[in-house]
Amino acid sequence: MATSTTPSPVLKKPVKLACIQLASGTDKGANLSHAREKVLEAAKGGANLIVLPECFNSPYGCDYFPSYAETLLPSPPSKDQSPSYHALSSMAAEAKAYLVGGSIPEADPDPSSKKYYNTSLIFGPDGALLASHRKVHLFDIDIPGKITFRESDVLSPGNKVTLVDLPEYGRIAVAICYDVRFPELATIATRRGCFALIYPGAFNLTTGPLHWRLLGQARAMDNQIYVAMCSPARVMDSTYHAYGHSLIVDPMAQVVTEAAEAEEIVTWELDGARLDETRKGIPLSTQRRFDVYPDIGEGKISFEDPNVPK
Ligand SMILES: O=C(O)CCC(=O)C(=O)O
Repeated sequence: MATSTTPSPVLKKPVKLACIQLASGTDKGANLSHAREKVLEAAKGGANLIVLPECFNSPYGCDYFPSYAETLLPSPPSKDQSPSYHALSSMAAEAKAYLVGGSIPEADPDPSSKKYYNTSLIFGPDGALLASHRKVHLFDIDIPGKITFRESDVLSPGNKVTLVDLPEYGRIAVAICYDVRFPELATIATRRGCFALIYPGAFNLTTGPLHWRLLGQARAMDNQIYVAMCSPARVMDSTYHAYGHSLIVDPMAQVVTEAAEAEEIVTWELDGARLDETRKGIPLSTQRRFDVYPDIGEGKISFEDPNVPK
């Protein structure tokens, strides 16, 4: 792999990324302690940017969202309102690493609204909250005989593109699972200077084998960017069987590391030189024809959601 000699315009220095394919159960406290062990293990292995999976502190499913939900607003919430917020903040500080805290079910601060969100919290190496992302595209699909899922029966969507600045490295984008199917988010994030798109996700045994890897590679290829997709481990005695296969894709759209189904940490060093050489070799950014089609990276794009913590 190429190593940076001069700083890349989008990634100032190499960053070691780790996706933790975590096995979670029904005990939230146990899930949080287990996540902490694994985050510290990843940091001990040199990771500076660590990612947990979607719904890592609970089982995944519409029946579980309300009972596991925590209130994150006003931010910072108290420990009673959100033990997960505080656990994630401490993990990031202990690990001295950036932490994309997978996602957790979030309860709207107004209990009478009965609104819930699927929310990712992103912390810096000092434990401070940097950003949060509420899943924008809810997972509503119906493939007869295979899988029917309607997150929108219980969840409300977020309303923004989430970009996070990591001062020593550069900018990343965070979105959740089904969000990866929408290339617009990825393209907008790339045009705003991100070096990586990070997706905590929990695909299933129908769409996982069909689309998981392909989507990671597609988003990387279209945008000439690093992509990380972090799944829960597959736990067969749970009600939702996650696909697993957490992976990291490089800007040339090669899958550089991929887990199997069991619990595992996959890591890769992201390097600015790889981004730059890909973009120099296939110079898409200077070859676009906005005289033929519109630029979706411009125009009315929402980067702030007034209802979101931070
Ligand atoms: O898009 C898919 O096939 C799966 C998405 C999903 O599992 C999710 O959004 O949680």
